[in-house]
Amino acid sequence: MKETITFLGAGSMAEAIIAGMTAKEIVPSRQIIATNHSNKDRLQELEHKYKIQTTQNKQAAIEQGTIIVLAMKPKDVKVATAEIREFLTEDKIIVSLLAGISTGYMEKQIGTNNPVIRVMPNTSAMIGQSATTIASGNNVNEEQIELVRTLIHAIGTTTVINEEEMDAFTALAGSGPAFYYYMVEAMEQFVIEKGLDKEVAKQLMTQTLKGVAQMLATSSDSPKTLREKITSPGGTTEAGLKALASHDFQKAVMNCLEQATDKSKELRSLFEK
Ligand SMILES: NC(=O)C1=CN([C@@H]2O[C@H](COP(=O)(O)OP(=O)(O)OC[C@H]3O[C@@H](n4cnc5c(N)ncnc54)[C@H](O)[C@@H]3O)[C@@H](O)[C@H]2O)C=CC1
Ligand SMILES: O=C(O)[C@@H]1CCC=N1
Repeated sequence: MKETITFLGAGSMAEAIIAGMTAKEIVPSRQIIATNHSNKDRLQELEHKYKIQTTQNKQAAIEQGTIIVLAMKPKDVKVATAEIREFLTEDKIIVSLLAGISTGYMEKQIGTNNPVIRVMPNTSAMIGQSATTIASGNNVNEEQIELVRTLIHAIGTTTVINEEEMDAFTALAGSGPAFYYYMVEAMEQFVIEKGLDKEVAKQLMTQTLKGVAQMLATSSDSPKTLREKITSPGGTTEAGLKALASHDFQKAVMNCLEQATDKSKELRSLFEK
């Protein structure tokens, strides 16, 4: 691919994508440029690790990029859009990773006709396993969305969605990994309490999760049926599930997703009145 990809922001998400893209060699690593707010050491770390280019000169980074990835926090969106505006030639595609912030707001802030595409990955991009959703703004044509899709495909699966669905999918898939990790953290507490071998337990928990993911992806059974097939009447699973139910586990999970979805909306409402 001939594109040059500029990352404005060099935090965890930018790194996860850079790691995935360089591993798949979707573009030569020298065609990836990263810059950030002010942390030079961080840029050097990424340059060293992934053999990409880094610079503290934002103008140069934007001018060289054909795809400009906004990878700063949503709270920095105003400053960031103001900074890039004057260096945007019409050939550049803007890709925004920012949770909550709409393409409409971006388009208005930037004030040009550049295509704006929202991309919501997750940190499993690092190993090419992100579940990424994509939604396009008003000035995007098929070719541009396909280009971004091809690029993002290097970090996992890509699904084009309507932008109205982005808040909920951000909760499910963008934040999603954190919710699974949180459950595993609780299991780790159990492992410590029981004095079990941590390495053995880690291998078992990881393989169990992998198996669950594969079953969900390939089985024609619903999650409920899959659960029921494990649950012998009067057995161990039933005892465990009863404990989860007594703590309103399903309600807690639904509330977790609801709160994450609402936060995505709230992040937007802070800027978009
Ligand atoms: N961490 C995650 O799992 C995911 C994050 N996102 C989105 O990705 C974005 C970045 O998140 P993280 O990487 O976690 O944040 P982070 O805090 O790790 O990194 C933010 C980066 O932006 C830089 N920055 C701030 N202002 C800037 C500016 N004006 N110009 C250039 N760089 C600037 C900072 O120096 C830092 O390198 C957020 O908008 C978040 O909503 C989306 C999906 C998943
Ligand atoms: O927590 C956040 O706001 C970002 C967006 C999705 C995952 N991390």
